[in-house]
Amino acid sequence: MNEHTDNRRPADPPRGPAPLGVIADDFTGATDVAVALRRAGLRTLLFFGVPNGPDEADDGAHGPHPARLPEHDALVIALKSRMIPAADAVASSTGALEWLRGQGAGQIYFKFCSTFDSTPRGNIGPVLDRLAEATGAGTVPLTPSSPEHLRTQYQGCLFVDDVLLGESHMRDHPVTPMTDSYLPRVLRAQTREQVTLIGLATVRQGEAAVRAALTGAAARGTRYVLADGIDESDLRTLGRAVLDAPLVAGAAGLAAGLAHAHAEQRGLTPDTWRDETDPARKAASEAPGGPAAVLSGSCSRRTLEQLAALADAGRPAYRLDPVAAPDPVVLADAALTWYDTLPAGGSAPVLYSSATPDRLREVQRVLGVEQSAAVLEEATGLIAAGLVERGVRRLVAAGGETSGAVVAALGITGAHVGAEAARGVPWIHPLGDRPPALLLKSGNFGGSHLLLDASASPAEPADRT
Ligand SMILES: Nc1ncnc2c1ncn2[C@@H]1O[C@H](COP(=O)(O)OP(=O)(O)O)[C@@H](O)[C@H]1O
Ligand SMILES: O=C(O)[C@@H](O)C(=O)COP(=O)(O)O
Repeated sequence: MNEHTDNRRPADPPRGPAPLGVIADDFTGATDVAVALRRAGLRTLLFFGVPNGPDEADDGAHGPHPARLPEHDALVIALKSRMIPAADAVASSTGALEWLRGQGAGQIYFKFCSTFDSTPRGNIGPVLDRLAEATGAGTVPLTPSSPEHLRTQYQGCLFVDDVLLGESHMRDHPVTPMTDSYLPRVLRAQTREQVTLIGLATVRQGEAAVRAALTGAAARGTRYVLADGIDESDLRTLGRAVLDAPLVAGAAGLAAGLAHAHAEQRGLTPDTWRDETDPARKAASEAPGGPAAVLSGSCSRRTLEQLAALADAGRPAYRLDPVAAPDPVVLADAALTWYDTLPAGGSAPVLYSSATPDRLREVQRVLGVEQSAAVLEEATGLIAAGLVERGVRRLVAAGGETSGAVVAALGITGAHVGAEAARGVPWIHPLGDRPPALLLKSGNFGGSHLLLDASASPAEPADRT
């Protein structure tokens, strides 16, 4: 049974408006979108993986019963579907959709990365095709624009900070290198459906103009409409315009715009849901403590800067080398043996496989892209479990796939969304018997001292982000 369950079953359960159901294609993305929804005032429940069976939140005897979950306005399911074969991503997304519908979800939001991480084989296109068919969505509005993370879309081109996607560090991503910045072309390579744009000029004309553009696209049989957006007000306009769409997709930016529209409609503000007895409120306000460790498999430029800050601070560091030992168990055993040599009560160590583009290419040349990622992710999961057995209470994981491996290895199925260590990077308080607090850090997020500060002991200076 999932512990988001509220066993105090009311005789005549009150039912609010249908909750928003979110399917996120990776775990860091799920925490990013969950905290964006909560910031807008939606009571948000987060699940890792599709809860078991038709309704894991039930006692199994009475069939699915939405009233068994604590009151909520949004349900987020984190999948690890970004980099797996497209058919598997479609299957797991379909499972998530079915579960969300079983919980009464109305609108569905598919959360993908703000850097549109995908390959010509998918997985954004194939997953959207399936979700559109299953939800009966004629036209699907979408955008990766997420101005709070400095991702903007203009004339269909995606910018990361101040450069085009294809010229950003995303060119060197280990599994989903992004070399084309023009998103209609990127998406067209992944679907047979028609793709069109809503330009910034239309968005700036307001909600009615966006609705008219969507209606026009539907009349022409165009399935996907990529919307430009370069600041929060564009995303708010888009959010209001797509409030009634069965299926919407994008990063945390459009999710936040949509969440504000839902909150307005429901009369919610960020404070209305917070009552003293709500465990989510407690989680949202408390920074976790206890022995910490950092696990990093992200090779993103920002993560490499954050690791350099740990090195500069003299943190103990252990590098996982999959070429020297391409066996996850051997790699994990050696790492844990190293950990056991550290002085008790010392500063938090970092165990990492993160590598510069040159080093990464060398590993991938020897082991292959998929094999190297699989070995490292399994090893990282084993290390996470070993660290928790050794008393680690705060685990900071850098990288979306890496975070997925850590959460899966710890058997975590759901969590309260806690305080944000950086924008879009909340602490996660898993459900269960004394689990560690987790910070699942997206490769590209946070200031250069985020890993250092999040894993600092109370005696160490913090707040340098
Ligand atoms: N040294 C390495 N060689 C090959 N692959 C690596 C190496 N280090 C990490 N990886 C893999 O690269 C991928 C990084 O993805 P992820 O964890 O999602 O980070 P990000 O959030 O930066 O995209 C993971 O699959 C990870 O296992
Ligand atoms: O939208 C985003 O950028 C993030 O929410 C996200 O999905 C991050 O993925 P990783 O960079 O793979 O951690």
